Amino acid sequence: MIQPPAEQRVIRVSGLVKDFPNGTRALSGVDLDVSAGETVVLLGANGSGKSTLQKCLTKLISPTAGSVEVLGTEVTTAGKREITALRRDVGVVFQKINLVRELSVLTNVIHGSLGRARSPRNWFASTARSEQREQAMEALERVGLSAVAQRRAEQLSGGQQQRVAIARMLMQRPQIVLADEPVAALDPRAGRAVMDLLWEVTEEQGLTLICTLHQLELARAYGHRVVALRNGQVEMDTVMSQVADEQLEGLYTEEAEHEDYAAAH
Ligand SMILES: Nc1ncnc2c1ncn2[C@@H]1O[C@H](COP(=O)(O)OP(=O)(O)OP(=O)(O)O)[C@@H](O)[C@H]1O
Repeated sequence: MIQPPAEQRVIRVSGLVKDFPNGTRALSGVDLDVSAGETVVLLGANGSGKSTLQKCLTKLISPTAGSVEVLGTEVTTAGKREITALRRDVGVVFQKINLVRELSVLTNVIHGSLGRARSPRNWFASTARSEQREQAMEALERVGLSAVAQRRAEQLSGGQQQRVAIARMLMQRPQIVLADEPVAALDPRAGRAVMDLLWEVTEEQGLTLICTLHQLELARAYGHRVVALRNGQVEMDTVMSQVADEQLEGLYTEEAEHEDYAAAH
């Protein structure tokens, strides 16, 4: 397990357990420390607990046991206000691209800064509006889409929409980015373009990235560190350069096959 020095740590997960009401144990004692600026690729078969782990980081899901500390906030015990403040610092990019389809690309990006506005209700009338517009245009330029700023979001391709979602996330000025299968719905070329962008912007801005991926070649290309889950437990936590292809593929074998594989290696 990789353990970054305490002063650089932005995420500390210890002994995390999540039991859903139907009896499913999704996480079974997960420990994970992540330091500022790290790029972590989260791997594991369907149902291994990746989404549940990501959701516990901002209390979208409350764990059953264990502790989660993110950017100095003790998430498990934090109240509503602290969690709202924390969520401003944590940007999210999902597989399902959730732009407001009938609004312009620019307005969608501007929405990214709403969480930072002093009074979101009066936000559209505020003088900050032109400044936000300028920042949103800069974010759109950064993702290569300033030319389509006035188009309705629904007129863009899936890959372009995901790039708009990244621009919107940047408007939030997060410190940590959680991406849950951000390219699962895209063709290989668009998927690579989106990953290139996500990788570049997080690196440029020194953000911490935790990204769930199912495509192993992308995981190799973009992950510095690989954390793999199996049945709600951490099975691998190491630097990507030290992992052989067979080890990555082994993460997706069935349990019985896995035991044979582990015994042979
Ligand atoms: N709300 C829920 N209620 C009951 N069980 C759930 C719930 N959400 C997830 N689970 C179960 O918890 C386990 C972990 O699910 P999770 O979505 O975290 O896995 P995952 O690794 O992200 O999978 P995938 O790669 O398919 O997205 C699975 O067995 C799943 O069926």
